[in-house]
Amino acid sequence: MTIDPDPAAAPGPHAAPGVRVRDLTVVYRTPLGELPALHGVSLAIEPGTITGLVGESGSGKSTLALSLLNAVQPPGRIAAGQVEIDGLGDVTRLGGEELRRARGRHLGYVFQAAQNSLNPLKTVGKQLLDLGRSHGVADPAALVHDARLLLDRMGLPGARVLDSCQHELSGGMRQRVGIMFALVLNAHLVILDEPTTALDMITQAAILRIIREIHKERGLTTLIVTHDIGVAAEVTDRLAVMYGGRVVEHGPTTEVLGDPGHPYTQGLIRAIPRLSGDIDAARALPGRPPTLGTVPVDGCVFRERCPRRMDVCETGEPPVAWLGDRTVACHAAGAAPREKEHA
Ligand SMILES: Nc1ncnc2c1ncn2[C@@H]1O[C@H](COP(=O)(O)OP(=O)(O)OP(=O)(O)O)[C@@H](O)[C@H]1O
Repeated sequence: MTIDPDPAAAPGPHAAPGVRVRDLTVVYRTPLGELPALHGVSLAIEPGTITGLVGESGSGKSTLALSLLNAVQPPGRIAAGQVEIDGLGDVTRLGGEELRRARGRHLGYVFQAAQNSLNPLKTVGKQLLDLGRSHGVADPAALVHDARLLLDRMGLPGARVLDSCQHELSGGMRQRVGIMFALVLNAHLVILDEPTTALDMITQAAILRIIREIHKERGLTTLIVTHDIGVAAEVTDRLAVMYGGRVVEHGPTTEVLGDPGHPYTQGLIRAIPRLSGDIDAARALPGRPPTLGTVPVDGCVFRERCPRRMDVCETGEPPVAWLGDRTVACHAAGAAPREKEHA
C-alpha cells in the first residue's frame, strides 16, 4: 500500500513505538462529582511487545486504552498526567487534525463496541475507501487488496465481506472487520479492546494466532485489552493487571501468571479452572470489584478483598516494588513468602 508522505510522521516506517504513561488520572463526571477511573497510572509499554491489560470489569482497562488515543469522551476527561508515544510525543496534548491523522496511521485501534461501529448504510469496502481518502492513501486499489488479504487470512471471504453492509455480517465477522480496519493502514501501535469476545473458541484461537503473526511480521507494538486471562496467556509477552483504576502488577506474562506477586493477580488466577488445572481447585474471588463511587480514597484499593491485608493497607497507598523484572503495587509484596497458585 502507498501512503503519501506525512510530515508529522516522525518515527521510521517500521519502528515499533514505545509508550510511557505517566501519572495518568482520568475522571468521569457522575452525580457524586468527578470521580477517578484511573488514578495516577504509570505504565511503560515496551516497543515490539504485545502487552495485555487484564482485570475485572470496571477496573479501567478501556479507559486506559482510550487514553492512548486521547479518545476519552465526555463525561470523562484526562485530568492529569501524560501519554508519551515515540514519534508522536504526549498525545494528551494533541487535538484536531493532528490527532485525527495520528489515529489510523500511527495508532490502529479496534474498540470494544466495534461489532456495531460500522456505518449501517455503507458497504465495508466504501468505508475502507473513505478511511483511505481521509488518511491520504495514494493507491486505493492497493488498500482494497490489502484489506481483502487480511480478511481472507482471518478466515472470511474477503471480496464478499467488502461488498457487504453491517447487517449482512455476523457479530464475529464484524469483529474481524474491526481488526482489519485496525491493521490496514499499517499503524505501528495497535490497540485492540476485547478483539475476540464475539468469536467461538476455535475462531478465537485462530484470530489470536494471526494477530501474533502480523504483530511479528510488521514489527508492531500491540496492546490487547481483555478480561480473559486465557487470551492474555496465549498471545501476550507482557501483562499489566488492573484493579480499581490502578496497575497493580506488570511484567513478563510468564512470570505474572506463573508466580503472581499481587494478591489480586493470585486471586484472578485461582478463579480460572483451565489454568488451575483442576476445576474443584478454582475459587472465585470473594467480594466484588469497586465502582467509581466505592473505590477507597485512602490506602490500598484491593484491601477489602485481600487475604493479606495489614494495618498499613488502610491508610497508605501501596508503594511499587520490583520483583525481578516485574512491578507489584502491594504493601506485602516481597515482605513475606507469597501464596502459591494452589494454596
Ligand atoms: N461514560 C462513563 N461515565 C461514567 N463512568 C464511566 C464511563 N465510562 C466508564 N466509566 C466508569 O469508569 C470505570 C472504568 O471503566 P472502564 O470501562 O475503563 O473499565 P474496564 O476495565 O474496561 O471494564 P469492562 O471490562 O467492563 O469494559 C468504571 O467504574 C466505569 O463504570
